[in-house]
Amino acid sequence: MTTNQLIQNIQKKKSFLCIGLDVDLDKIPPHLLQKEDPIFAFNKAIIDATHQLCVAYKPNTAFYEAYGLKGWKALEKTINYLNENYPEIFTIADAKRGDIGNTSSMYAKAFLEDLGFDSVTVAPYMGKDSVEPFLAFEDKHTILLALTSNEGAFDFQTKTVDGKELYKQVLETSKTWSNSQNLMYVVGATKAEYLADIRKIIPDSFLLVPGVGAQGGNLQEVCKYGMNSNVGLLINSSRGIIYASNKEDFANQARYKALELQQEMEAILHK
Ligand SMILES: O=C(O)c1cc(=O)[nH]c(=O)n1[C@@H]1O[C@H](COP(=O)(O)O)[C@@H](O)[C@H]1O
Repeated sequence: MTTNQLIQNIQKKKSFLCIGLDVDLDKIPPHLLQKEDPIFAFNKAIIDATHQLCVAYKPNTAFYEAYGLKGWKALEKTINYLNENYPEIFTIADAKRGDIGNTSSMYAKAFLEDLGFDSVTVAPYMGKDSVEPFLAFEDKHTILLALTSNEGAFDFQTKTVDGKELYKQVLETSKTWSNSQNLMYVVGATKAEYLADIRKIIPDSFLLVPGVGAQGGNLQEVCKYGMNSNVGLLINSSRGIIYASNKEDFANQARYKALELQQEMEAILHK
């Protein structure tokens, strides 16, 4: 998907919501455990109930890899279901990969070609040759970790190296890489106060912003400092939406939670 298609969909749906499909079999409604593929049954119900309210879905691959072959098959069924039924939705494989060049090429192939996701999250730590293989895919996007939502972000990302915080060096240096127009960046919603500085370095790039909901990030603050003229934000919530209920009504309850966020987004867009 091109960035323009994503922007058009945001305008049409009046939403820049991304729903995280982080499926934990201990948290899903017990009645689904009788199904042949409980993970896919859960995802399908959540997607069918919420797709009009969001522009992206983000399965975090850890929640599928944890269940071995069954989990990977459920991930494949989920992305195929999205691509076949809701092709306007932007899909993110949250896999946080990155390795030496030839290995990164294989990771890129796995998520962007074989599974057919629109984007994949990548760690910048191994540098240019570990990220460029992901950037080589046309109309696909590499979402680079810049400033993450967790406490550990302060261990390295905000440390000053050569007079500049490491996350700012990631932003600046990555702009010089081949096909850098295919880059988006992760900035945690819990770090909203950093967004004004971040926008000075990357005014036009899309940001994936997780941490609203269960991690306590504030949507209004994120938009105040992080929004650009194309919106430029994908705000993710996973547990705050998909585990709204673990009863028969789970998909409807997830829809209400997504609707709350979408309505808040629509009000912000109309300001
Ligand atoms: O790359 C991510 O999506 C990510 C980066 C980050 O800094 N913080 C963060 O929480 N995430 C992911 O975003 C999701 C957040 O989930 P909830 O806290 O349940 O909304 C999880 O899949 C995390 O792995």
